Amino acid sequence: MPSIRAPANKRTTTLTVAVKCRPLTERERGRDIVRVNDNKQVIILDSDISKDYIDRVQNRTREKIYCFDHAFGPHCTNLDVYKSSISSMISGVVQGLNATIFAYGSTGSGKTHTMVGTQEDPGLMVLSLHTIFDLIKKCKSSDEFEVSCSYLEVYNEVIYDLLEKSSGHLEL
Ligand SMILES: Nc1ncnc2c1ncn2[C@@H]1O[C@H](COP(=O)(O)OP(=O)(O)OP(=O)(O)O)[C@@H](O)[C@H]1O
Repeated sequence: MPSIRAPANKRTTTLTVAVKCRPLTERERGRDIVRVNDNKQVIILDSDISKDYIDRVQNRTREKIYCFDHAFGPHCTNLDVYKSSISSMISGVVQGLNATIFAYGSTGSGKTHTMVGTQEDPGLMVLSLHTIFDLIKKCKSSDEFEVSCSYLEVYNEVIYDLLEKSSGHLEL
């Protein structure tokens, strides 16, 4: 059985963390305190207008800066996210390597939008599947491919099958 290795021209890394800051909803207007800088930094602005006098006169801020492998602002599409942080791992998958992309965030943070997307802005699962099937179609070897999909949600440490909503929660 041939051994499977990462493609030689691919940068191998164990973990990449990307953050996507979705546009604010109507209800959130006025709490516009997130900025993305340089495609890598997320800046949470100091929203405290009632801060201590001494902080104000000394121009002290409680602004926080967080750095990630990739950071995407509200105008970025799912395709932008896909191109810069995911597409390179898909060719490895077609060669038999394992890869996991998972979305993490609180309720309403945009996980479904990012993974599934819409007709106009297809999500990462849709874009990945298109690439996988394109690569399989173009593959000139006699290899046979078997593609299977599952779509799971982990919520409060319970696993749900989102393709079979009536299935209740799954066991580990
Ligand atoms: N990049 C985006 N552009 C436009 N709207 C977005 C974007 N990301 C999220 N939204 C909108 O924000 C709302 C919440 O997003 P979504 O349903 O994807 O969150 P979620 O993290 O999957 O939530 P839950 O955990 O409750 O299922 C939706 O109305 C969605 O359309």
